[in-house]
Amino acid sequence: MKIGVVSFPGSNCDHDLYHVVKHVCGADAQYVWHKDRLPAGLDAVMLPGGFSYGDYLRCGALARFSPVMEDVVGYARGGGPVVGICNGFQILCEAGLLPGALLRNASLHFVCQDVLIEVQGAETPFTAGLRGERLRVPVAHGDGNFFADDATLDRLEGEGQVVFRYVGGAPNGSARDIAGVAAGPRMNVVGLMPHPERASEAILGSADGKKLFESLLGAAG
Ligand SMILES: NC(=O)CC[C@H](N)C(=O)O
Repeated sequence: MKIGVVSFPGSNCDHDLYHVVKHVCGADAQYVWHKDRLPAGLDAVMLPGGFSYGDYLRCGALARFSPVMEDVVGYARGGGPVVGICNGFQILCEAGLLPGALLRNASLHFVCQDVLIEVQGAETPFTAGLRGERLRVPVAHGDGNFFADDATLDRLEGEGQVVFRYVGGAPNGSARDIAGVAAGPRMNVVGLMPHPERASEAILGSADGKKLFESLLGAAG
């Protein structure tokens, strides 16, 4: 199994993701620089968290034009598993691979805390067999307030595209407490604001996030 972890200028969770995929889960991880093409034969692509391009203009709005994104869009449209975490989620929304947008947090403050999320919606490569599971994972963002108009939200719920919801209220004002969504021909594109890669080892306080990577690696393998 070969997992590509894309690094943009300003990514700061690419090493954490690489570590979890390679050293915690034992899969083959490789970095992909945002100016390069996606290597052939990847089983999944991950866009990490961080502050790509310093969050200038809007989070993810510039990274979406990075050269590698042309390949990421093609890979996703072809059914390849793509996961975006936090800034990666923002980039996937900006690229049009996921619906909705991430607005400034309702509090106008950066939030950094553990949250509980529940896996819902359709099965995705990242959540196979996990529906109903509650996971304790941290959030750390300034722009995680998921927004879409009511008709779109109804459609997302109806199609099973809401795959993660905050339990006990969203820390950022997200519509309908949505923490993550999926899209694509096989629900193969998944984005979420919380950071499962920061909660994949017991020494970090929670290993719940590892379940998502294990799901992905099982599906990818
Ligand atoms: N941890 C992250 O990826 C942060 C994403 C983005 N820079 C924000 O503050 O919303």
